[in-house]
Amino acid sequence: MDTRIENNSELKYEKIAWGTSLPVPSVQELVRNDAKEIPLRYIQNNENRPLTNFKSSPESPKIPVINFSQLADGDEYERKKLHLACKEWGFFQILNHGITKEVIHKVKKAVFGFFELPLIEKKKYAMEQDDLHGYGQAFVHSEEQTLEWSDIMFLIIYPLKSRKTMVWPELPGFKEAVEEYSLNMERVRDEILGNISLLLGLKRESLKEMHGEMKHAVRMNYYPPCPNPDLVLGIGPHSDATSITLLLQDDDISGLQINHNQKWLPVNPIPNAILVNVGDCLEIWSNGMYKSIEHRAVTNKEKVRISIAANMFPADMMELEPVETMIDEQRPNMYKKVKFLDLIKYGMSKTMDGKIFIEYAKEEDNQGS
Ligand SMILES: O=C(O)CCC(=O)C(=O)O
Ligand SMILES: [Fe+2]
Repeated sequence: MDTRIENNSELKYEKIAWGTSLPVPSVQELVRNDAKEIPLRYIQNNENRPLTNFKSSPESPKIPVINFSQLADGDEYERKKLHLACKEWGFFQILNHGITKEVIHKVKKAVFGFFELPLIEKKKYAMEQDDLHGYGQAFVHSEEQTLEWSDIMFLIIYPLKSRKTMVWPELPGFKEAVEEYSLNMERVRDEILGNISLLLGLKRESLKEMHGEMKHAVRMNYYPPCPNPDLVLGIGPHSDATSITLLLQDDDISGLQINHNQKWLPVNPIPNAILVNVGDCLEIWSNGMYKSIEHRAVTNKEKVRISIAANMFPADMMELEPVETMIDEQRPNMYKKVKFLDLIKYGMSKTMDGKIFIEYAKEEDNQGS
């Protein structure tokens, strides 16, 4: 008997009304079938091709590291570091976050376990064309578009009513591992949002409240090895349409690059650190003091890389605009008031490229939409 049909409450979920994405082949499957040639659809234009032989040197600037436990203890110096990290980098790593190695290990194992399934099994959890929950790829709108060298699994974790349980893999321990990890992410998120609220001259709870009923989604990225990593991108340049994103990456395989001072800078992983980045919503709320920074992921010839991004979004109907404490004569309001749903729909209808979501909040004539 199919319990999902028996139990009606399990079938209830909210479709993600953000947009659609065309189904594409699994890149992992291409590699499994030993593709020696990269299909044309994945080959980037010359100007977008990564320089994968670029190695950071000891002199390369390093993204800031925040000591989470000190921040949580109210340490003013650490909060100031957080301010500088958000302002000058849009990215920072956090250590001493209190998430155990076991929790991190379990969630990585669960994600690997899912992607290692045979394709036919994974397809049970495939994204439907008009809905973004599940296994597939996002932002694909045409047959001509250059595709990314990755497969993804996108799940809404909270609120529970937005969960589409039918696309949650029925693998032993998967749900428990993802939930346990996600609860930890919420604790870390709340502390960071609380501190950023204070930095913006607001009450500790303000930013959280400005999300309305916050959505917490997880995007699991799987980047198979690529026979010619110089020609493809695992994920193209983009900023996240989130308030903040908390990213867990492989301990010893780098791939993420951020656009720092107009240069692509690799982010070398620190084992068990959580990487946090400012998303477009926080850029708007802070009136551009904190900017969402473009980033991308490159691939390599030898190893699979995974990353797990906890994406925090405001509720669809929330109106976003800079907070009053961030507007004055020196810093006039730089963004239009936009409904989150309109901003994300606009971005999702485009090919993911650069800061498409923010474009919408800066456009002159978006008010009527
Ligand atoms: O894999 C990575 O390091 C980056 C992933 C990412 O940018 C995303 O999921 O938005
Ligand atoms: Fe991202």
